[in-house]
Formats: sequence, C-alpha cells, structure tokens
Amino acid sequence: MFVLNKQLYFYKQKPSIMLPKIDFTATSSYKYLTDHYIDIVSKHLKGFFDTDSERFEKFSVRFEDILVDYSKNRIDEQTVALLIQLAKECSVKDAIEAMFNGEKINVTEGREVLHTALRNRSNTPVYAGGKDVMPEVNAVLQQMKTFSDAVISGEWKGYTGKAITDVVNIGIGGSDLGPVMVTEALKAYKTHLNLHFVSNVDGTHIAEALKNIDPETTLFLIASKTFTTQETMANAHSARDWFLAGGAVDADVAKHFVALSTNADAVSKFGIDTKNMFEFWDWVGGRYSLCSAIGLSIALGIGFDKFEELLDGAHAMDLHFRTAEFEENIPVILALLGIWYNNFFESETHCILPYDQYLHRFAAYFQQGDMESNGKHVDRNGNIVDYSTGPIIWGEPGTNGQHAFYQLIHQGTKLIPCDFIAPAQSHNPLGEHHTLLLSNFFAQTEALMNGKTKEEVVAELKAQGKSEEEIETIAPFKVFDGNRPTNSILAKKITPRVLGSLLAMYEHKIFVQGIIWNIYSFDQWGVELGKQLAGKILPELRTADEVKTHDSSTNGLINQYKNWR
Ligand SMILES: O=P(O)(O)OC[C@H]1O[C@@](O)(CO)[C@@H](O)[C@@H]1O
Repeated sequence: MFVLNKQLYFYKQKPSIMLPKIDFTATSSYKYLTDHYIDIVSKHLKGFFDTDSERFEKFSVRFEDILVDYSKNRIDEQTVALLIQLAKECSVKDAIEAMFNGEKINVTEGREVLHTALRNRSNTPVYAGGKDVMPEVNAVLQQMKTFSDAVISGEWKGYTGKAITDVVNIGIGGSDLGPVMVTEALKAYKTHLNLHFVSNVDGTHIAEALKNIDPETTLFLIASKTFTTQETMANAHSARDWFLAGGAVDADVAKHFVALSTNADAVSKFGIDTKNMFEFWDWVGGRYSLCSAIGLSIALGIGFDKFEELLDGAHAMDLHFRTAEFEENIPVILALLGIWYNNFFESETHCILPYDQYLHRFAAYFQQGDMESNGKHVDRNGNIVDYSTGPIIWGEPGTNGQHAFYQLIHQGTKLIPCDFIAPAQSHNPLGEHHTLLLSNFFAQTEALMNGKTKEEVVAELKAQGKSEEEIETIAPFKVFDGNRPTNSILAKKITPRVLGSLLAMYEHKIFVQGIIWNIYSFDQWGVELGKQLAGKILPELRTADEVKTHDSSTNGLINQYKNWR
C-alpha cells in the first residue's frame, strides 16, 4: 500500500479466471472505512455544507441530460476516496470487463451475463461461447421492428381482417415488470394501441383484462424466458381458450399470439408457430431482459424508433460505466454509497422516490432488479456471509409518498437512504403543477438534510403565541434531527433515451454491489422452493380429502380453505 496525491493505492490483486472472490471486509479499505465511519457518524450533514461552499460541485456528476447530486450524503472527500479504493481492492474493474466480455460470471447457471449486448448500438462484436452474438441480436431487433411497424400501421390483420387495437402482454417478474415500467414511464410517447399487462395467476388479473377487449382485434404476447412459468402458462392457456371461444379456430391463433422466449420447443408445444416467436437467449437474465424481445410490448406501445432510443440511452450509460474513472462513474458511486449505508451505517432498506407520476412503477421494477439479484446470503465461495448484502428496495412517486411514509423517513428510528428522481420538464405542463411538484422535490432532500432544531421549533411556537407550558409539551415532537442522506437525480426530461440511461445506471449499481459483496447476482435459486412446494400442494387442493401431509398450520389452513370454498 502507498499514498500518492493524498490517494491510498493498493497493489492490484490478480482476478480469478471469472470473477474476483475477495472478502471486502478483509480489505485495507474496509478497515480504514470502519475507522472513518466513527469520525463521520458524529458529524451533521449541515456542517459539511457550512464549511465547504464547493460541496455541490465536488459531489455531483453530469451525464448527458442527467445530473446526479450526491452531496447530501454523509461523506467527505476521504470517504469517497476510501470507497473507491474499496472498489479497486475488490477488482470491480476486472469484474466489469468480465461481464462485458462475455465471461460466464453467472457461475451457478453456467451462463454469461450480456444484457449489455442487447443494446450494443456500437455493434462491436460481443462473444458468448466463442460466437459473436450481435448478428442474432440485430436479427431479432429487425424482426421486432418489422412486426411492430406492421401491427401499429394496421398492416397486420386479425382473423376477421381487422387491424389490432389491443395488445395483452402475458408474463410475470422480468417478463412483466420492465415492460410495465417503461410503457408507463413513456406513456407520453404511446401509439394508438391499448396495452394490457397480465401477470398474476389470480384469475382476476386476466378476467379483468379480457373484459373490455375484442378477440378479433387483440394480440397476445406470451412473454416467458423459460416458457414454463406456472402463472404465465395458466394465463396463456386461458387467453387462448377465451380467444377460441369467441369464434376463432386453431388456425387463427397464429394471427393473435406471439411468443417472446428462449424456449422454441415449449413455444411450439403451446401451439404458437415458432415463426411468431421473438427469441432471446440464456445470457439474458429475466430481470435484465426489457431490452430484449421481452421489450416487444414497449416497441408496440411507443413505436420501435422510441424503443431504439431507449436502447441508445442504456448503451450510452453502459459505455460510461465501462470507461469512466470511478471518481466520475455514476453506477460505481451510487453502488459505493449504498454499501456505505448498508454495511457501515447498517441501514436495511433503500428508497426510490420518483417525482414523476409516469414513473410510478420504477421502484417496483428495481425491487426485482435489486432484491432478486443481491438478496443472497452465500458468497461466491459457497460460504454463508457474515455481513449484510442486498437492501430492501421500496418507494412510491412523490408527492404521494410524503402523505404516506415520509413521517418515518424524517422522524423514524431507521436510517433510510433515498434516491429522489425528477424531470425538470413535465410531459404535461399544466398550470403550475410541475412547479409545485419540484418545490416538494427540492424541499424534501433539504429537510431531510437540515432537519429542524429545538431552538427553531421553540422560536416558531413562540411566534405562534404558544405558552411556555404548551411549548415544553409539544416541542420534542416537532424536532427533526435531519442528517438523513439522499441522492438527487435530476433529468432534463424523461425521454426514452434518459430512461434507458437511468435503467442501465441502476442495473450497473446492482452489479457493482454484488461484486463487492462477493455474491452471485444473476441467479435466483431463492424462488425455487416456493414453486416446488406449490407443486406438491396443488394436487392436494384438487380433491375434497382432508389434508394431513404437512405441519399443523399448513394442514389447518388447507382444510379450512376446503371447508369454505
Ligand atoms: O420469464 P420467465 O421464464 O417466465 O420467468 C419469469 C420470472 O420468474 C422468476 O421468478 C424466475 O423463476 C424471475 O426471475 C423471472 O423474471
């Protein structure tokens, strides 16, 4: 270890063949950060600003039409330097290259992780298994363009010769959340097509979707990477039954059902002609798949040109992530700040608060993206970790959250790092609504930082004419300790390009955190047990017999259900 220009430097550790397997808690940086935390935790955010008029400039980064202000974090320049050294000691740079270069870093599934290839607008070769994947990526994009153009223009006809008016995407998890989030976020760019999304196996979901649409003018997208997911297959069969019950015959299915999947055999077995299949590949994780064929509903919903702008924005962020020095690297900085709170301040959650009603599904999307990636407790050596990993992701649009849970964020006992996101320009510049919205956006992070001292509270109450006794009684409840960290992400406008960059920004933040936590971020074994047990219980529910095969609770619940149904 040596110091150069006040920067701590470490000799680069040789990475493993695929990914470094470094225990970040054993690094020098971690030890320095542990000591540094003692210093920082006793300081108030207000003090950082009072003593440094350049703080905003020092701790903000601009990327195209996006400004990321991370100055309202409980950090100083040494914090950032040590966090960046931590990233370097954990060979984050090697890990980034391993991902972009198609190494099989999804080790437990033996797969590459190449969602970046889906939006590789530079079209430079990307190798998976020794083969350049770009030709097939581009072929599917062309197929998506041709098809979406035909459906939007009315050239594609249903079985009675009518143009398509409604599109129903049937999928769940990564085959639903991304398309929903994007088509909602970019509703200002919508085509004439009415989009519907069905995901839950609860019959209500598909029943409600089918209520107001016409089988003659409806197109179903069966979106499933595996094409085996129980919910999606049940909904797909119900959709096909509904379609055929409306007077269509099997031969008409081809005009109204297409598949978005990696599994051609299962698609064919379902009865969809594989020429109506939009392929993607095993090296695309479900929760990272909206830039793949899974994004067909997006292309139909906003037009293929706008879908391409989304890809362009994601690619621009990919290039930034791959090339920017960590000091200026937005995903790396956001990842390191998250680790600072998660592993040193012991925060448990992370809040995403978009001040944009169109982004109302943005937090939900990253609940899967983050929690299914980093909700792991076994490290890449197969050992149970002794430190905290992925945070609980939650959030709702502002200003609604202010009237629901901000009480806890402001005055609760938990430290909740928050990302505030807002566009400078609204797609609906109605009166002064956007000005009102943005006044709240700016005020909330300022309030969370500054709080309100007892002196300020007392002065206010006195000015209201409260008695000494009243002031003594109520003042403690009106004090805000502040010092609650936030990031402010201000975009010029939520365009397809900006949204593409934002989604890639969070994807790469999640990646960096997984590398530092030394976990595998691209498998999801934790979703298997529930599915297995549901598979065992399902046949038990199909009989009237009393069930005795489980614990008393599960038996009791099942038998009461049988009694009541
Ligand atoms: O796209 P598919 O194969 O139907 O999987 C749907 C979702 O199910 C999972 O829970 C995996 O089983 C998510 O990872 C995935 O996005």
